[in-house]
Amino acid sequence: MAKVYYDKDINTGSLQGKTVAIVGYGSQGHAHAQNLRDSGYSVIVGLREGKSFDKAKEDGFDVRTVGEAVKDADVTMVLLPDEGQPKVYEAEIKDNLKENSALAFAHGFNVHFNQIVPPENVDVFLVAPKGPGHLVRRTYQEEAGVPALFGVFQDVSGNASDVAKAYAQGIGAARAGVLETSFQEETETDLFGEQAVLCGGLTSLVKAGFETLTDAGYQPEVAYFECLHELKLIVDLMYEGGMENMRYSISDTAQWGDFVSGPRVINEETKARMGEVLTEIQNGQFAKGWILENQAGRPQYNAINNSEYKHPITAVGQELRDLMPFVQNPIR
Ligand SMILES: NC(=O)C1=CN([C@@H]2O[C@H](COP(=O)(O)OP(=O)(O)OC[C@H]3O[C@@H](n4cnc5c(N)ncnc54)[C@H](OP(=O)(O)O)[C@@H]3O)[C@@H](O)[C@H]2O)C=CC1
Ligand SMILES: CC[C@](O)(C(C)=O)C(=O)O
Ligand SMILES: [Mg+2]
Ligand SMILES: [Mg+2]
Repeated sequence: MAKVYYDKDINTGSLQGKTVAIVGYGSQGHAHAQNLRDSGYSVIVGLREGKSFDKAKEDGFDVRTVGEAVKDADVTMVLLPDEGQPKVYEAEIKDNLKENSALAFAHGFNVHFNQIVPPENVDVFLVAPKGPGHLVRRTYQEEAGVPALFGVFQDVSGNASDVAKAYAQGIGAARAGVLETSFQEETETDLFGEQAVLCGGLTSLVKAGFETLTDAGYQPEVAYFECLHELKLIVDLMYEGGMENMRYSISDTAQWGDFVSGPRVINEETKARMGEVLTEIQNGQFAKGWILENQAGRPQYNAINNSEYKHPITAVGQELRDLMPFVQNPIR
């Protein structure tokens, strides 16, 4: 079994007394900044003026321009959107990095696909939480954590691995488990997971189920509860005790349906499509397409985003969630 590091295995000495600059204050940025601060580290935040800048200030941080934050940092963690990182790196980060400091990422995309080429005089590592930023913060506050991968791309100080582990510990990841990886493995598996299973696979599965029921004349509200709302309750059981715990809790009728009908929906053909998705990630075709889409001003991204928002599951979901006061929707 791979070595999994927990709080007790990590010596945090290599990060103690250092200044960490968190560049970006979005999903991951706010969580890393607040968790590290609560873990006792000295954190400054680097941003442009705008919504995040005001929010980080309100949250009590020392907020500076990106360049001013990087100048004083022993560790610079880049938590800007992947597609925006190369430009900000060239203009504001590269020339402000202190010699022998560390440049860090939460995803290996830009380094792995050569969009950012770090200088030779700094450590380069990643700490990639295996979960959304808002949950990185929420679980930390609940005395729990989201697991993370760490990986070293460049080790100038001889300490990069220890600093990365201490950083992962500081954001709460070592409460759940921290695992060593490479930039290549993190980048390829993360892209695959979000495309084929966690985001792309899941939304397509949910929509296909919802559409099959509503096309057959069933009520959209029933289809929403069946295919989306209940998903969390089922996944919670898998999170807590794996598929065996979910199967322990559901009826034998459901378990028989799981065995005989699940593989008719997700089958060898689906796995072959997943293989194609993985190949396009590995050979750089996906990365190239995403970079070009951004250079063109995101025409396809915006068009698909708009049409997805108009899917009937959106409106019915908003109505039903509004009637469940215990369901918090932070984006409304
Ligand atoms: N989202 C997630 O849960 C996960 C993300 N990651 C990785 O973490 C990194 C950050 O992603 P994510 O947290 O989703 O990003 P977000 O889109 O949530 O946040 C981006 C932040 O960067 C700021 N920003 C954008 N452009 C600039 C700029 N030119 N100058 C200064 N600040 C800028 C934004 O501020 P403003 O308000 O001014 O726009 C915002 O605070 C990525 O590498 C991603 O792959 C890894 C694991 C999970
Ligand atoms: C699953 C999507 C993710 O990879 C994540 C939250 O881990 C991301 O890039 O946001
Ligand atoms: Mg991920
Ligand atoms: Mg990702």
